[in-house]
Amino acid sequence: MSLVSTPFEPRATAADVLAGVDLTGKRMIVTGGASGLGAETVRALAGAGARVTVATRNAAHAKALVEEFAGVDVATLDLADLASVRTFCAGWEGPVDAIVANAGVMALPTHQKNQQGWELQLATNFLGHFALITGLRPALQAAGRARVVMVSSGAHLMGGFDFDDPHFARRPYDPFAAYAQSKTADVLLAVGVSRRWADDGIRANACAPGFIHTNLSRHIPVETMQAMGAMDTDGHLITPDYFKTPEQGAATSVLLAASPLLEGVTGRYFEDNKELAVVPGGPGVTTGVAEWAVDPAAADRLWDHAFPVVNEALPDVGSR
Ligand SMILES: NC(=O)c1ccc[n+]([C@@H]2O[C@H](COP(=O)([O-])OP(=O)(O)OC[C@H]3O[C@@H](n4cnc5c(N)ncnc54)[C@H](O)[C@@H]3O)[C@@H](O)[C@H]2O)c1
Repeated sequence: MSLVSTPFEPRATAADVLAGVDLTGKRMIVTGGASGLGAETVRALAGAGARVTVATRNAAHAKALVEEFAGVDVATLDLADLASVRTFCAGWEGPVDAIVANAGVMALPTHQKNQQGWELQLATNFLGHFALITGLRPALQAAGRARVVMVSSGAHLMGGFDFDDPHFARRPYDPFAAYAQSKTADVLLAVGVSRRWADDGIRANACAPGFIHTNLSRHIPVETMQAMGAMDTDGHLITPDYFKTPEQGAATSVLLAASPLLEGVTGRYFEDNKELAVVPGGPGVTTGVAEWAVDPAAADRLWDHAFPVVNEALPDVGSR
């Protein structure tokens, strides 16, 4: 099977990717859409005519986007709180053509858990999105050819999903291992959706945006930022050549959410506007998608692991 490519350069912007694409009549949700890459994702989709709901913990943060585009609205969503996800899903009306699962938190310095006892990066980056997507399955089905976009990270190459100890009960908590695990889980969720919901016309893919200065890095230690060449010794941000702008970082997300070039493509992993090859993963591997993130058996196992938790929290919402 050959890798999916597109005419777009790695540094194309989200607006470039959607040039000439008319999304009038499409309804889309962008989680974490009030800041960083999410805000640029919203701008590009709304700029192409889609009606976009910014799903965010603090609606006030989306004020500028709502004022900028007539087609942008805002709804409250805290992915770390399944009751909040339930309220969001219960309040949703009509079809949804694309969900961009963009919200995320990285390298939380302390070991925190959500109400269900899930480690908080996994709870936010994966479980909340799993609940949202399964809760909105009828809305995805109703759209016809709906798309799910899991915004993962090249950090998933650092580690797979530890089914024996996903919440760091028996191993020491490691902020980066927890982030890597959550981002592997995001790719596995795209694989799971692509395997289970293909008959509904629902397509799901994952992507990595690249490196972009956003609020995401606020928990990264100064020494790590300096080693990346992204901060000087005085603590000022530097932008190395390998970094992208937020507009460029959102390009692959909107490609997967809305480009006609991706019609029918499902269960794949993209970066820089093209599909990446499967690689072993592990220390020193910096590009590609790790075998452990696209393993169908792991995708099924993760689905079965998370489903009872979500089903208990959202018993009356959606269908799976
Ligand atoms: N910036 C990068 O270099 C980079 C690299 C790889 C992957 N990513 C991924 O891109 C995505 C977007 O990140 P970003 O760089 O724009 O960072 P960001 O911090 O600007 O955006 C993340 C968004 O997620 C929201 N969020 C966090 N916890 C939430 C919760 N419990 N409920 C609802 N929303 C919540 C935040 O409020 C914020 O709006 C993330 O999934 C991140 O893992 C970013």
